[in-house]
Amino acid sequence: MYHLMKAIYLHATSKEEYSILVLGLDNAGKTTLLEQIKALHSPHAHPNLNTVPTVGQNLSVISLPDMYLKIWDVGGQHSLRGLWQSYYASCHAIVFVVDSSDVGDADLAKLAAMHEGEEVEEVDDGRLGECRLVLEDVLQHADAEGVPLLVLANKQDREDCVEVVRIKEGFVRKVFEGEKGGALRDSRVLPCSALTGTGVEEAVEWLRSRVKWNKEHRPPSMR
Ligand SMILES: Nc1nc2c(ncn2[C@@H]2O[C@H](COP(=O)(O)OP(=O)(O)OP(=O)(O)O)[C@@H](O)[C@H]2O)c(=O)[nH]1
Ligand SMILES: [Mg+2]
Repeated sequence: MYHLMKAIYLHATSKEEYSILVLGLDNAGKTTLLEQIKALHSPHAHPNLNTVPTVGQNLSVISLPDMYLKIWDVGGQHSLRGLWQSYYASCHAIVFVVDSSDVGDADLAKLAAMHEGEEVEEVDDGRLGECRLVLEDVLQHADAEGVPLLVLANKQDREDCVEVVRIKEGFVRKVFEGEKGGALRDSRVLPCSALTGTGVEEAVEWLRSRVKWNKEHRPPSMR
């Protein structure tokens, strides 16, 4: 009887747990994003916005009404990117954070033309080209197959940022159209400012719904 009661109690009090992997180039705003997510979901917490470059990883678990989200923020410096792949097999969604103010002087229409093979004069695409290579590398890894992908066009509070639609057209669409990013997966591009918190809740909500939708392919653990 005790064991039955215990099993019923555990069933009633446990929740599904999903892992979210936050990736992106160094300085994109991943740790700031994690701080905002933590603060939004713990009533008395204040986000620590004085981040330093992450060497290794940060981990936080947030509790939503119907699930836990275990969020892994890993360092984006070049030398640390080799570690990312060890997280792919066990994650339920990937967030790729882009610094929308670090795209150089590029006219994105020109950039798009360039990717389509048209002759255009040399353009400075800031770190968008690097972003593209790095994201393609993530998506073509076998362990990341089918994992929902949220691209966050971060730093939308900055005057020199480019709009989300331009990140979508000049970068994300190209990744998906290219042969390396082609596999079918649930994906979305959303604007946000990790610094002010704008758009952070919407990002969490998208993740919540998509990991649930994909749970047959990537089942959660119980906690
Ligand atoms: N204006 C603005 N600055 C931001 C935003 N998000 C992050 N930053 C700033 O960008 C810098 C880098 O932020 P981090 O969150 O440490 O970047 P990261 O992606 O974790 O970097 P690594 O750990 O090196 O991979 C910090 O100075 C942040 O304050 C944003 O939405 N708007
Ligand atoms: Mg960091």
